[in-house]
Amino acid sequence: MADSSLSLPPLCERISYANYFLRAVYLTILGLFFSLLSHRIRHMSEYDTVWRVAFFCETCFSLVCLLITCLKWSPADTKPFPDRLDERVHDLPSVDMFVPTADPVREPPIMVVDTVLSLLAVNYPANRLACYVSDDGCSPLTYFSLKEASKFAKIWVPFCKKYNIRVRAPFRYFLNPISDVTEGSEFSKDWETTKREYQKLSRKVEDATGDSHLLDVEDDFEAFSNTKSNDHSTIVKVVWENKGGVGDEKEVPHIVYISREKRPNYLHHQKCGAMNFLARVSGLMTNAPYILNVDCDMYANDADVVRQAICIFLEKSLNPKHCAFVQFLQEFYDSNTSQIVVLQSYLGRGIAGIQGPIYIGSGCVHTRRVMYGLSPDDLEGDGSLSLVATREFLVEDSLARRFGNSKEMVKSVVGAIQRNPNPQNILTNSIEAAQEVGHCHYEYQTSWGNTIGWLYDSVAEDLNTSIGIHSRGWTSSYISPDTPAFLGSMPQGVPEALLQQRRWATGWIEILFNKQSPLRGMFCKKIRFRQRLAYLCIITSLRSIPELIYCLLPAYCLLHNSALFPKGTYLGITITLVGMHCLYTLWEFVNLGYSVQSWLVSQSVWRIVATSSWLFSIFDITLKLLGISETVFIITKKTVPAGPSEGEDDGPNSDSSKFEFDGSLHFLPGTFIVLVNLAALAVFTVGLQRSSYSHGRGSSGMAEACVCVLVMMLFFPFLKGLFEKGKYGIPLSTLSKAGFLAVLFVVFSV
Ligand SMILES: O=c1ccn([C@@H]2O[C@H](COP(=O)(O)OP(=O)(O)O[C@H]3O[C@H](CO)[C@@H](O)[C@H](O)[C@H]3O)[C@@H](O)[C@H]2O)c(=O)[nH]1
Ligand SMILES: [Mn+2]
Repeated sequence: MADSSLSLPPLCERISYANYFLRAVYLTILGLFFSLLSHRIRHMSEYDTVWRVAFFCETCFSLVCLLITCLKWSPADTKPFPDRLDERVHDLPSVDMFVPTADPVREPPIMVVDTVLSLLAVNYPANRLACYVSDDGCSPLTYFSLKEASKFAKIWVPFCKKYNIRVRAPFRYFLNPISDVTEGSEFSKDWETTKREYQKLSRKVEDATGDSHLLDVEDDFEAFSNTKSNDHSTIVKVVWENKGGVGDEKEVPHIVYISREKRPNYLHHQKCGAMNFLARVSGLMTNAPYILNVDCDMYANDADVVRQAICIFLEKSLNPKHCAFVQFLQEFYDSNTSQIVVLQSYLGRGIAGIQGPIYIGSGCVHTRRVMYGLSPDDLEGDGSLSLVATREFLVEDSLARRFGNSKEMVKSVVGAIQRNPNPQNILTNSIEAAQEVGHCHYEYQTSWGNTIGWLYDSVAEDLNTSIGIHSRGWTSSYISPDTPAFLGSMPQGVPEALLQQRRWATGWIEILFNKQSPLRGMFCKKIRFRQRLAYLCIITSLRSIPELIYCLLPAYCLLHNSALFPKGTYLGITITLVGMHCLYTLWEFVNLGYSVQSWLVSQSVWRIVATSSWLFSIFDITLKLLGISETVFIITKKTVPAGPSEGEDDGPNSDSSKFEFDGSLHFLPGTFIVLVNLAALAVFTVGLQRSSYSHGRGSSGMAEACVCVLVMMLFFPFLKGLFEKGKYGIPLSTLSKAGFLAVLFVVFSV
């Protein structure tokens, strides 16, 4: 398939970002931590409990710092050269593209359609692509939208390819007017027509929303009658089949709509179950060796995404046998998520420099064979199956046991593992087999979700699956191009964002307790030591406890009149430590082109997330461990992006930057922290602290008061929320609960 001449320039290059100055900074920060902790130990007996509690918290922080330093030590990523692909490879491998969606209300179908259109239009031979949409909502509206989108695709895809359009998600592309184009030119006419057609599509989808007649109009919708999202049979519909054809028709890849069977009282494993069903149906139909997985709220922002990933898989000098998946950096188009991009850029690249990036659920190209459970040891140097593995893998009985009792499925697995995919000539021929593999009980007693496919037992199926792959000794590659490859949507509004963070953190801690746990089999699995640390990094969400304590300690010290910080040189060391940490994190932001303001906001965001979402995730896990409740995947609510008719507003809406509250418990810790610190500062200012304290060295002072002010600044949105009204103000119920707790705290402290 690939041209074997190694004299040609490589298809990709690994780039190392190791930096000695930064390493010196990390070591200095660690050194400062160490000296502060050793001072605390040496003087433990001279001070009261506060000193010990502070020591506990600072030990936790220094461990997190040590962990992160280990991970950031040797950052790297991979730069692909898609322009070189055509001269090196004459027959590009097929790629199946998966888009899961789950709820037509929380995930508006027009958003799903835009994601699908951006994928259909990527720069790749259309007969090598297939797009599969899994609908866990079993919604006729989603199916209808997809059918309409497939018609528009015949205009959109050729238009993008003809004019080499960069952004191929229509809602995004049509946000901006065309510039530098002569009126009446062919391009401007095509542009107008295409835009009009897209507007028509949006309107049709909008009009169909809530239209119950959809089901009566066409027989095609019969499968959706009398269904509920949690109670229905499997539905498999080939929306569009690329049969070669002529003209524009041959430019549009296959589009398949699927919705697995759901019954109440059956475990469906949320997104993870949907991904495994997608793997099976696509295996039966096109069986491509590579799988691109994109969430429905994310679109391909660069037409070359698939080619970029394929460059890495096909570069021989990189030992393709080892690259299990290629993960792209994720960015977001609708909210200020600089803190997440910064985290991925530094920590993500750091981990990429060890054994490879962690799979983060979207914007990732997987190898089908790896998803089917292969290990690097099962392969020869040229990627073919070793003799031992052939004997182990390709016995029909054992295949049926692991992959389920469908003969067609077993055949497709054999093909995929032997790199002989044998795709169906006519997709509709596989519909029956596809329905069979969608039954609720199909996975019963098989290895799906256990050692094969996307792995169950955590709402963070991405991380869980990723550990499974790296544990078998695979590496992965990270691409973080200058033009974002994928752009996604983040929940609008603070309550939704906190809920999402809580689900993530719950999923991460869940992993600690399942059989994939990075803690288990510390020395027997093939995962590298520092990669294991990378996965352990997920427990940093447990630092919510020391963070919460540390936000309250200075206030306690002011009220109780005891010292939190050492005096003299060691106070200097503490201030230098905080200062260096701030300067370093500020540099991270500025270096990526973000403002000082966004750095300030991020400091606040992380503290708020830690003391609410992460804290509550510990409750969720405790309840799960006690068998009281199960963790659930609450789908984040997505807002429809502004369409072309709604104006040219490019950025997030003006109010979205304002901090909103609702009545949920997520806002209780923040309100409590602010009230307690306010009370402590008030007591300190009027000099009402407890005065009978006997230790001469132990009284509080300006240092503790300054930290109280710092905490208030970090929780500034809550301080503001005390005085605001409506959704921007803290609800009375939260305020009264927090007030009650704050009074108890003050009484207990003085
Ligand atoms: O039962 C379900 C639930 C969700 N989804 C899909 O999963 C995707 C992610 O859901 P979303 O609500 O957008 O969650 P996010 O927090 O944005 O998702 C992040 O976090 C998840 C793990 O918690 C990962 O699976 C995602 O890939 C990652 O982008 C969406 O396409 C959903 O349609 C399903 O298909 N079935
Ligand atoms: Mn999402």
